[in-house]
Amino acid sequence: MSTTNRKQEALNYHAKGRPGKIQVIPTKPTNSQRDLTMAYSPGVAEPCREIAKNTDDVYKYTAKGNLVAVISNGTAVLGLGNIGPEASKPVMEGKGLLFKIYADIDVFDLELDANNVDDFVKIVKALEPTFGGINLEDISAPTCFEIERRLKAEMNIPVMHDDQHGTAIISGAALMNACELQGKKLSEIKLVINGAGAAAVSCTKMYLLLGVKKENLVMFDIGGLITPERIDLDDIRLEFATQRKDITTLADAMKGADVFIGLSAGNLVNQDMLRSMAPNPIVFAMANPEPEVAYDVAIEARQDIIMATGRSDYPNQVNNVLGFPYIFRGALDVRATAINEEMKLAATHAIAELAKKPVPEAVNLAYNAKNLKFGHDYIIPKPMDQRLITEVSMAVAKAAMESGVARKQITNWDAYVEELRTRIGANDKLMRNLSDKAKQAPKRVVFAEADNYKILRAAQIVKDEGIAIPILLGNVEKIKEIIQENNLELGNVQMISTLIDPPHLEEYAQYLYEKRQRRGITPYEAKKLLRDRNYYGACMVQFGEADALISGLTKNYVSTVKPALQIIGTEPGVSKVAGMYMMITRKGPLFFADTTVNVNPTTQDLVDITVLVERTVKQFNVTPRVAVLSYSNFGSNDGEVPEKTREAVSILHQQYPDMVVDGEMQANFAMNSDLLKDNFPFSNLNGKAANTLIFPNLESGNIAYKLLQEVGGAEAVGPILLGMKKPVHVLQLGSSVREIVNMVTIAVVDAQQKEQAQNTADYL
Ligand SMILES: NC(=O)C1=CN([C@@H]2O[C@H](COP(=O)(O)OP(=O)(O)OC[C@H]3O[C@@H](n4cnc5c(N)ncnc54)[C@H](OP(=O)(O)O)[C@@H]3O)[C@@H](O)[C@H]2O)C=CC1
Ligand SMILES: CC(=O)C(=O)O
Ligand SMILES: [Mg+2]
Repeated sequence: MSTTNRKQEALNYHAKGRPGKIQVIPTKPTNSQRDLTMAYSPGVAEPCREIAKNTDDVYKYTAKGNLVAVISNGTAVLGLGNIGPEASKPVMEGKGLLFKIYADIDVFDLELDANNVDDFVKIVKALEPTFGGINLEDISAPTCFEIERRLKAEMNIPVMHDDQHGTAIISGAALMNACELQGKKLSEIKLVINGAGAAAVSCTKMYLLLGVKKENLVMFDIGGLITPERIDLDDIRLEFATQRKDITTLADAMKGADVFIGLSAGNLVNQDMLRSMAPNPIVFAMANPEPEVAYDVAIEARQDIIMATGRSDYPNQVNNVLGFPYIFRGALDVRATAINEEMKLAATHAIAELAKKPVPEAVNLAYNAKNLKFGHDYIIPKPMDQRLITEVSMAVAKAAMESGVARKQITNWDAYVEELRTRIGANDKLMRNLSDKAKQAPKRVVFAEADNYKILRAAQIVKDEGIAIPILLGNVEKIKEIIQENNLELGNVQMISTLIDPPHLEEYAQYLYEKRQRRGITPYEAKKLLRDRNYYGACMVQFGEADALISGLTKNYVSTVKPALQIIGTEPGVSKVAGMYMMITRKGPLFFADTTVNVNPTTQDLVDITVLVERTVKQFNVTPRVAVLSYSNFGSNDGEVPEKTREAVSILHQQYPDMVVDGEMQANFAMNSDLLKDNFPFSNLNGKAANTLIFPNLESGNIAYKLLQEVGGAEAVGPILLGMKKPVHVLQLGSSVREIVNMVTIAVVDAQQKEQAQNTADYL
């Protein structure tokens, strides 16, 4: 994209629709007169009175505890310089947006027309009743140091100048990891630091804490090398003055240096300077938006370089966005009075360690990457890594408690982790529980479409995580090619081509022939059918050569399910299989059925589907509350659908008196316990919203789950095939790697449960 187009696109992004990037959204109901009497006069007087009696109650009755002020005077906006408070507003709104999406912290951005320290401090101090924390941003040095020092001393809520400490935390983590990868010791590296402002001074102090030696670094500002002889500098910068007499310019300093840290302005470093650095150099060109040297320019100059910038469009984004949301999250959650050195160091180590852990597939997908791994192009985590909130915020909160600045103690860390995940909509607790369960006894899963990158990637993940033992069916040559091209490590996994003399062919063909001989299958045709991997895979499961079958990524549903039904069949007592989706929503999991198989279920089909679904939900350790849905509520309408759903509920009530099920009802009553209680107090959903929805037909089930997925942002796991004698699970056409991994996990848990049921039956 040309520079002009990019500029226009950025301007349009900010101007289109409602100008700017943020808005305020009420958190309480405002639909009725009654709601408004609570939200405003007279109801609002009650919390006012309570807070007047006990100031601390402001955290109980208002948003203060989750509200951070992002405050700037626009004197050092990114690397754009002193462009004034109004011009800084897009950046401050941007910080607010990042606080919200990454850590669910609400932000008011405040751009102050206040350049001297006294004015600035006076205004910010007066804001203490409103905010739970203060994030200072883009205020130039040296005033920023004095402003932060005074505010920290005079305020009783956490205050942090992000450009100083956010950047120090992130670049400290990145430096530790880069040194490890380049085989350098922090105590020995020679550093050139370009910039002597807010970020540079604070980052340098952090590096000293991490083990860098002061005598091994030199610092430059716009006036050149910082030396004791300079008379234009304050003590803060003179602290980093070098005694070296052999250098004057940046080019001199770069010769033989191990590390270049840029926190100054764009395009100040050239390729010759980079070539003059020591072997395996580390370059963090962090000026925004233009780094001191462009990423491409740097990696063209040196192959042995570890190169990072502050930008999101290249590998290794060393940017304080990895820090400030989570540091404040941890600090707010223990109501810390400050953000101290212990908390900053804890965050630094948590970020550095996270980079060394296996990268979740969701992160690979978000960055269109195939296999992110700790290394030259991945020295710190990616901003979209949802593990940051748990790892960093938890480390910060713990450090606050241990260092005595927490006014609130967290005692249940597991619950805290769940709370953090829920905040960012990553409440996949159920899926994680299932994954843990699968790992306790991994099963052999045969993949019928293994000559496909997504399947192989999923096979790699489930193998590495100990969820399953994959068996790969397909063109073995092609499978090996894909494995090699993508650096997958599946070399020792069993691979079978159904076309080239596969094992047990005679046995499987004989079985298929015997089962289908009265349906037109000859011995020859049975053998021919087994070339189809869905037939062969189903036979493997039937004969115990595999524990579960996964297929359907590239074929339609029927061509996958039909062979499984012919070879394996349904479990005893079940005449029809059904399909269920587990919808992972912000409010927790919901189960939808039948979304896949039965086009227009009869009353008895609805009963059977409900029984299958209810049992499966229980197997997932969730207590099912089932609503049988219609467009009618408890007899309010006549017609085919209300009548069959009403009748199904009546049968369920008679035959399964312990089942929590009700209907027929409309979806809004099923999902809203207040509505249900107010209007149908007799309903036996126990005063709670339903979590399991039985739809009257395939259209409604299918439409509902797809709408929730697309508009409601829910993740759909499924279709989970219910009622098969042995585990066969069918992927949605074009499923993502994550969806395939989820289905394999379900298949393994299904296999475990079927095995357990079989063992119990054998024992009895
Ligand atoms: N990646 C990240 O996460 C972050 C990046 N940054 C970036 O770092 C830069 C500095 O920010 P910040 O510290 O807040 O701003 P400051 O204004 O406090 O500091 C800027 C510093 O850069 C120096 N400088 C400017 N031009 C040159 C030059 N040509 N040669 C040498 N030094 C120069 C200034 O020198 P003097 O003191 O003489 O004026 C000053 O010391 C910005 O580009 C900003 O975007 C900042 C925070 C986080
Ligand atoms: C990232 C940031 O805070 C800056 O460039 O100023
Ligand atoms: Mg900044």
